[in-house]
Amino acid sequence: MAQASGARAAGEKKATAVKCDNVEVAIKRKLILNGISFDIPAGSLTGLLGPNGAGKSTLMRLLTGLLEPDSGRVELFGRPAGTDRLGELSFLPDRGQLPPHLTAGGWLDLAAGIYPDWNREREEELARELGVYRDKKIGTMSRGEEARLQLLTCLAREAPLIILDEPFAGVDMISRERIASAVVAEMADGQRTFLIATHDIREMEQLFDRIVLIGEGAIRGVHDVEELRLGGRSVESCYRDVFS
Ligand SMILES: Nc1ncnc2c1ncn2[C@@H]1O[C@H](COP(=O)(O)OP(=O)(O)OP(=O)(O)O)[C@@H](O)[C@H]1O
Repeated sequence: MAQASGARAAGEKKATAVKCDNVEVAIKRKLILNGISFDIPAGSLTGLLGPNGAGKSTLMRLLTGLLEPDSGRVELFGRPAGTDRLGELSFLPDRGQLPPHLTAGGWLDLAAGIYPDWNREREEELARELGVYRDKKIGTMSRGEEARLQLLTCLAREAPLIILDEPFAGVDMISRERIASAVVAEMADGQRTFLIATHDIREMEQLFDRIVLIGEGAIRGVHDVEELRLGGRSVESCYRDVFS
């Protein structure tokens, strides 16, 4: 699996990309997120890890502004999150579906028209890297093929914040490696911030430089991965210590 490199590895950390301060969310009177506080530095790649139902997708929707907190503050790059900030982030939802009647190329052309920050050159590079074929109809794609097209749609934009909810669900091992390599390539200039929710901890842990652990709607730990390694721990062992 590819490893993080470039400016990020040089340790130049800049502004704060995401800040949650004592955030609470209740859905249908059930407290889903409880006292959530954490920061994500700009230019970092953070893994959002936790068991099923922990609140990862809810937290991600909160960052996009598609869901509002009942209390607390959510900030992106120092200003309040909200639907008016959608142009600054590229979001891969966990249950997204693309229009089945379009070909991959038709969809990408549509997306290029919708997003002002679309980068055609990057689209073409990513299509080669991820093995996305423009003439294939979306309705005939396997789950993994559609997942790769969805990821391409996220990464072809130049948004400074990329939020990916389970980008590897239903994706085979080689495709996961391709996706991870594409993410690492995007990170190389240190300009973009990634937050990735995944259950594929063992495969992804080389990529993360920070992890946020969430369980039962509460933060259970925020760790710098390099510090964990220096202490002789892996992301996986840290996860097991907290959740098993
Ligand atoms: N619209 C909703 N109505 C009722 N409960 C909800 C709703 N959305 C989320 N929840 C509940 O909130 C909790 C957190 O859900 P969420 O999808 O954020 O978890 P997750 O960590 O992303 O889980 P997974 O790893 O299984 O995707 C769950 O108990 C879920 O049932």
